[in-house]
Amino acid sequence: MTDTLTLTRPDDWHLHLRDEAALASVLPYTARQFARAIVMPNLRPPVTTAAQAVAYRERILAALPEGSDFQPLMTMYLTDNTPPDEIKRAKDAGVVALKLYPAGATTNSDAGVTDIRKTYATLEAMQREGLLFLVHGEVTDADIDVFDREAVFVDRVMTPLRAAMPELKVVFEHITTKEAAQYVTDSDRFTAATITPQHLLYNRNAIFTGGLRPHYYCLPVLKREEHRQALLKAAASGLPKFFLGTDSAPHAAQLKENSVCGAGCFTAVSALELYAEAFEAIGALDKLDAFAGHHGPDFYGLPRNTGTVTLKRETWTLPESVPFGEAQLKPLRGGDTLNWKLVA
Ligand SMILES: NC(=O)N[C@@H](CC(=O)O)C(=O)O
Ligand SMILES: [Zn+2]
Ligand SMILES: [Zn+2]
Repeated sequence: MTDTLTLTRPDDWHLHLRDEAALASVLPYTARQFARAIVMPNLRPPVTTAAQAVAYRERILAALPEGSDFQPLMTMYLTDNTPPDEIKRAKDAGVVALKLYPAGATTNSDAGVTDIRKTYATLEAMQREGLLFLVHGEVTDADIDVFDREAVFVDRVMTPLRAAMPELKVVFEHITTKEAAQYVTDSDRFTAATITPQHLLYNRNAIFTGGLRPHYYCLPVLKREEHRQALLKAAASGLPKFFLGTDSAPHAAQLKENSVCGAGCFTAVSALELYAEAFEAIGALDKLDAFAGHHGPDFYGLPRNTGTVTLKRETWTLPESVPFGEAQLKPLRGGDTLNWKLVA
């Protein structure tokens, strides 16, 4: 049995850092675990211009703990009206990707895209400039069952999008279904996907075990066991198309434990530990290094990190809650014992 796990210093390819006091509260957890992270733009108001992305990057850098070399990789929020000429400015500003939030699909998506065809001129500019397109892959039609929204998105949006924009690099974010895993597996080298720890560790029963458990509620929502199995298989396949993206999405505990619970699981405190648990459960610890440290930078066309991090087999208790500005934040699995611990 392996007791020490040495990994290439990893990156988080899908992360929510929020802003202001919340940002200052959560950023140190990610900066300790990861060298870089793709920072999601769904602030209020959203980060829709290159200038806003640059300003947000400055706020993140200013909030970093002393001595941290963590590097935020910035994204912009695509709207129906993002002008194609904003893409050149984005590229010059170091923005690496734009994010698709179908209007109404998830947290802070009201300004999102109402019909993807409205954005095709801008997507063409991204294809030309080499910016990536990150996709929250769920349709929002009221007549589509919540559990089917991702599978329907594959047919209605992904397939036509790929045909229209074949050389745009697309990341199907936080995939949750066997349909999405299959779609990405079968696609060419321009399509990849991130997978969260919660979708590898839990099926939808976790939301209902002994009562309604808001901290297990995120979007896309946890699915049936057969889908979790398909995601595990994809993550451990060794295919370069699948890589780590926590989707750590902090919401104040009082807003999770509320009559209307915001969608998002906060996993930044123990992200690598949770992934290690998931990979170990299927005997695939040897596949974690490439999933966490190689496939992401390779797809983004960025250098892999030098240096390593070490996880040790050691039981420890995840804090039940941590400060979040003036509020409290409850990590997924808070109060539980974990068997891996990031030590350096
Ligand atoms: N995943 C979530 O459930 N929530 C995310 C938004 C998102 O990534 O869809 C958030 O910003 O809270
Ligand atoms: Zn999302
Ligand atoms: Zn997200």
